[in-house]
Amino acid sequence: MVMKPFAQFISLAEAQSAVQQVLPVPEREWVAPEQAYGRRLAESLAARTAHPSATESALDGIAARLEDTRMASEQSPVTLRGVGESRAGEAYSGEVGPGECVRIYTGAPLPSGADAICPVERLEFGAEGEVRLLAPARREDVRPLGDDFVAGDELLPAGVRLTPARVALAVAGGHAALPVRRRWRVVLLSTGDEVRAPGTPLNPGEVYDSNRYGLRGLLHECGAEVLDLGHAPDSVNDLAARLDAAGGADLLLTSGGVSMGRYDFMRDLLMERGEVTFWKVRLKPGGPTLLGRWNGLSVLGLPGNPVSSLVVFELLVRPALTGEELRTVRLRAAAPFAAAGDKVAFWRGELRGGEVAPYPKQSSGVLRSLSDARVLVRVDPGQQVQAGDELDVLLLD
Ligand SMILES: Nc1nc2c(c(=O)[nH]1)N[C@H]1C(S)=C(S)[C@@H](COP(=O)(O)OP(=O)(O)OC[C@H]3O[C@@H](n4cnc5c(N)ncnc54)[C@H](O)[C@@H]3O)O[C@H]1N2
Ligand code: MOO
Repeated sequence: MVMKPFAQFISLAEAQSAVQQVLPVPEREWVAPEQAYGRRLAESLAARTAHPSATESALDGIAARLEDTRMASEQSPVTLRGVGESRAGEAYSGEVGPGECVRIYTGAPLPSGADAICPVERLEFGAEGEVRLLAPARREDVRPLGDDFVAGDELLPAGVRLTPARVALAVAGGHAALPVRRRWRVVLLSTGDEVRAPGTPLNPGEVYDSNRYGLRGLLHECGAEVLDLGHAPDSVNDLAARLDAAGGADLLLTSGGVSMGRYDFMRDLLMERGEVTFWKVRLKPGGPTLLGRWNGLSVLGLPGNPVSSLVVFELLVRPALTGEELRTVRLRAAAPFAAAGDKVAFWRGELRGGEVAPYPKQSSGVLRSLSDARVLVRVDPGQQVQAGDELDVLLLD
């Protein structure tokens, strides 16, 4: 049979852009604020109202005319006449005249005539509404109308992740429904005859399906809707049937069966009966990663090695799902890092007092070092990293 041509040994940037093209910006849907946590905003959000909605007091105390209170001190208090009260939700409707004051509470509208606040800790209340000020009132304790924002101000740009503070901001700005990007629907499938469900008896050579649980969690973190297709044995026909069942999803993520082995059936299936966009990336770990299509469904074949599958997710899938760049910082190396031939390497790193050192075991089968590592250290082909050199470091959490 004649195989269609596909890209091989591509760069990390090329692989990232190919995966990104599979997941363009999704449609918009509206959700209530309590459904919006962790979602991505589909369009920028403007305030519908001002916050605060009136000029108000920042403290519990009295509102007065600053002029009248300037000379107040503990030794020589200034006495004002209390003429009423302004509560949050129930403003004082009159005017505060010279020598007068109004009891006021945090968030209550400042009555007209008053321009400053004296807190209750600096007051003494006498008979018949007399109020003695032991310190001058302060303009700084007045919160001007719209101090936070006014109607029409942009509150949030399109694409941001809705943290609790951002949801609170949107509600403060008058929104009862938020436009968010539809969740990506991602189907997950592990492959391999040796792969077993958690907790079942294990024969030598068999392995628990840890990749599925790592990948599921990563998809969850990225806000994707996960459809778990379980586990497929090493059989092209079985795999084909499962891939058929994944129609309607935005992406199918598989683990295993993409390298050079005789039983690497994911690779065979897509090459012989589907389409391959690229196979093999100049990357370590994650070299054998494959992107293809099956009846219109995009399929990203992650390598089966436990570290490789999770690292490739971080590098290719997370940015495409979230629309965010990789989170990198510059750190100094505490020890030398090796390059990986013509591949760009992402080594698991250990933080040591603000510097980063390689974990001793970097094999793609050693999951413990990935579980410990909070960072991945990027080393480009030919880069000779010595202790003290600055490095690009990818943050994992
Ligand atoms: N001759 C060559 N052999 C290999 C090459 C190569 O270039 N030439 N590449 C190596 C690299 S790099 C990787 S990565 C692996 C990728 O292999 P596959 O994607 O084909 O994965 P499998 O062979 O199916 O499994 C590899 C390894 O991972 C374990 N595994 C598989 N699935 C799971 C799972 N769901 N949970 C946990 N562990 C899993 C599996 O038991 C194997 O130990 O190929 C190298 N070989
Ligand atoms: O690239 Mo493989 O992913 O090192 O083990």
